[in-house]
Amino acid sequence: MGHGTSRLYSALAKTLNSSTASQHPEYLVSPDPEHLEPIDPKELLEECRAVLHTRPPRFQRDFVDLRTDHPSSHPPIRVMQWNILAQALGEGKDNFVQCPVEALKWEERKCLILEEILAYQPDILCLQEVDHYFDTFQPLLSRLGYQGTFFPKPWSPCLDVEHNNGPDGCALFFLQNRFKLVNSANIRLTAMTLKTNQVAIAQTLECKESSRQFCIAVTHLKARTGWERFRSAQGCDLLQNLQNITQGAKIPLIVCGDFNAEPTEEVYKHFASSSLNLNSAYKLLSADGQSEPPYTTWKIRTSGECRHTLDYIWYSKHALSVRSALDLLTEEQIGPNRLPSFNYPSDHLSLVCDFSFNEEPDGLL
Ligand SMILES: NC(=O)C1=CN([C@@H]2O[C@H](COP(=O)(O)OP(=O)(O)OC[C@H]3O[C@@H](n4cnc5c(N)ncnc54)[C@H](OP(=O)(O)O)[C@@H]3O)[C@@H](O)[C@H]2O)C=CC1
Ligand SMILES: [Mg+2]
Repeated sequence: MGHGTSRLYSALAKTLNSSTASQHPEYLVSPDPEHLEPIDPKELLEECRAVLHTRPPRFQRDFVDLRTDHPSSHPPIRVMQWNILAQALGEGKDNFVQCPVEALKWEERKCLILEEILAYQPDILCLQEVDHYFDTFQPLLSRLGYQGTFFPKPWSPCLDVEHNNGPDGCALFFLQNRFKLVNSANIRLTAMTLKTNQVAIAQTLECKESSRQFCIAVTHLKARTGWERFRSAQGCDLLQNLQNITQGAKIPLIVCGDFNAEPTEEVYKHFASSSLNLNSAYKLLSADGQSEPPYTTWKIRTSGECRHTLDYIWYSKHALSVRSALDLLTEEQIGPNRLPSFNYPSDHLSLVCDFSFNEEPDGLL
């Protein structure tokens, strides 16, 4: 083991230990300056693979080329949307009855999550159900060159779970060598003027290569059946906030989220018909470009099998093009016990797209 790898191992081991540590609210503790030393992504990946050596290999997923007529002289912007499954919810509340408890062990599941991020190396990472921000993702991802923001839910259900690691929330990371932060807003969503337990982060970034600005937002809407109108109201509030932040759709926009809503729901229709002129990127994987994938989450609870399309990457369809999108796992890869599993760390699949600015915006955004 080389010098670099030993240093890395100790960095990873530190985050492993911190999660198992003590009564202290570790999630409130800022990382020490040692964590700021850069990490080579390849070396961290090797460390993760060493921790995961008894697990089955990662599933192969390919990028589907969606190249349009729009030429681009700048490197694409790779965006990852992922509900990573809060550790406290996975172990304490979600009731994944077919998932062995050993598959949920944080020390290993953390490495599966990192492996997925390192495999695709997104420029921007939009996460939900993050309950290990301060002790894991912020220190490690900052050393990989990301700048992170975390906005916890005001009353996270994680806090009801014994030995929790703090509240879960949304997190947004971007690569500092590619973007400059222009503006950042933490939004507590309202529904019918009432404050709710759901949040969003919206940031305006400027691309260092092209000097073009765009807005990136991440959210996680209220879960469960019976809450469709509530989700719809939260979606309207988010759209209103994004109207303001994008100066009335002048700034191109990407919105990532676990909307907890199928495409048939009202909140989906609000986003699809908004004056922000948004399209859902993963529709482009379908033959006609009009259909969402058959699932983005697939699990078995005590109530039975839950296979749904709930996660989306919306984008300004006139200002941006989707150059490629990562295909989903097949039913065969997911396997009979569904997700999460020894192979895959969350009940939601990651969505990854490469975007480019259209060279000649037609003024409609
Ligand atoms: N202490 C207090 O005063 C308060 C406490 N709370 C706590 O928060 C909880 C509700 O918070 P809220 O933000 O509205 O949560 P949500 O209803 O939005 O769901 C919370 C999480 O539960 C997961 N989930 C969805 N469906 C199920 C299911 N059938 N079984 C198990 N888990 C599921 C969701 O995951 P996914 O998105 O992946 O589907 C989500 O991450 C309350 O039950 C309470 O525990 C809330 C308010 C006040
Ligand atoms: Mg969940």
